[in-house]
Amino acid sequence: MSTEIIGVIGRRVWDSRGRPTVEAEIRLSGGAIGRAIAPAGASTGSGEAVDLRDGGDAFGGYDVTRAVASVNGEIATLLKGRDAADQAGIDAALIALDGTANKGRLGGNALIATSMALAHAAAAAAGVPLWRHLAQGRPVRIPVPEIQIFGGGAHAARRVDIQDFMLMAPGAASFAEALDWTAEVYRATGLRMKRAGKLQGVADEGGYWPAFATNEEALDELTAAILDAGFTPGPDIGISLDVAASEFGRGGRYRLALDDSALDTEGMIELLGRWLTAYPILSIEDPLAEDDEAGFIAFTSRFGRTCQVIGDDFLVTNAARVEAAAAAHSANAVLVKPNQAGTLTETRAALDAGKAAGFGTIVSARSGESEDVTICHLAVGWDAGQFKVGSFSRSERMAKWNEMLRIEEELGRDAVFAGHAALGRSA
Ligand SMILES: C=C(OP(=O)(O)O)C(=O)O
Ligand SMILES: [Mg+2]
Repeated sequence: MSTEIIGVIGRRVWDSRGRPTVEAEIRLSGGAIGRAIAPAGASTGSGEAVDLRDGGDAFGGYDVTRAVASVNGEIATLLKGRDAADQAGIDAALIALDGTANKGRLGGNALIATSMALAHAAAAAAGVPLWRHLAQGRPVRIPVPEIQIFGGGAHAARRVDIQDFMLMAPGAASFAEALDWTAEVYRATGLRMKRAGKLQGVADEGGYWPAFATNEEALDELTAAILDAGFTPGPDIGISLDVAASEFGRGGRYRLALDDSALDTEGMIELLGRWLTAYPILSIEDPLAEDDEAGFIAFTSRFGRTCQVIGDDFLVTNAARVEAAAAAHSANAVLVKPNQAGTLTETRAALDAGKAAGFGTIVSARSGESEDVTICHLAVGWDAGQFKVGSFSRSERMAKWNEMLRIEEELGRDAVFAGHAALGRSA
């Protein structure tokens, strides 16, 4: 089927936080169509591609008129007549067309929607699911999910300091079983909160909105819920945290609102170290702020052999930063978010840099999402090994978990669950 691009459409659609976002649609001469929607973060790293928003509009600067116009204007002109199968060539042309270091002229949101729509169009033209198109015959695994139980930080009006209290079940036999186990803990958690009169609704990614007095209370409740659901907390099913420390730390000072404490880097590392001793924690993301490389190095050297240490705001899906982190031993895993990079080619490069360094690699959604399931296909097709989407109970998240179940079913007896080996550990 011919893969010449004959149409490029930018469209204003809506995300899960009630904010406008960008959809790109690419039409090929052979009849194939690819479509993708840009997500949006709330706790963003300063090194991310710019999510271009209008200034001074009725939505308080949330609108995407300019980013949609980028797709319908300059990007459409650039792409028409080109071959959709040339993902790397077109991504390079998009980067050059934007011409800025942070994709702030055309908008990282316009570029990532286009780049992902292009991959969908090429896969549709080839008549295969996107994950298979991306794998190009290489072996793949079904990733271990990181599933949120409590949301905090920037996703729950700072009700607790820590942004994500998640569950990981690398000991499950399959993705389907990992979801089964986690759903049982999720429901057990809800029951505990209801009984204690602490059920207050859900946070941005669908986890319970926690009415807790301390961060430790969330850890206690999660550990108790794992037990309530009939599991033994430990390596097979345990806790994963996204501290998102850039939200409350800068210049080596960390201000935890719940504990009413101001900690320096060493104090922050000691606090997390106490949690690692007291709770079944398998993975910690952004334990220190994005500007605290020395803190990341100290934390990874102390705990990286037994705990996964993920850089998100710290590495912003940037291959050069991942390579530098590998050289400095400042993390042992990288979170991969396509819209932090701005094109699929750059996203893939960051993931490949992580793999080359022996890092764990986690393809991740953003806190502002839609029904778009592209990241499921990236996680499988690029064999990331881990996958972070948020919680149950919000359909933009369930769309991804359910798509992954379909992919696992499609692979049938060939499906390999990534399991324990997928987690990053320092040598
Ligand atoms: C998914 C996250 O949140 P956001 O999209 O707000 O950055 C994260 O910090 O890992
Ligand atoms: Mg994060």
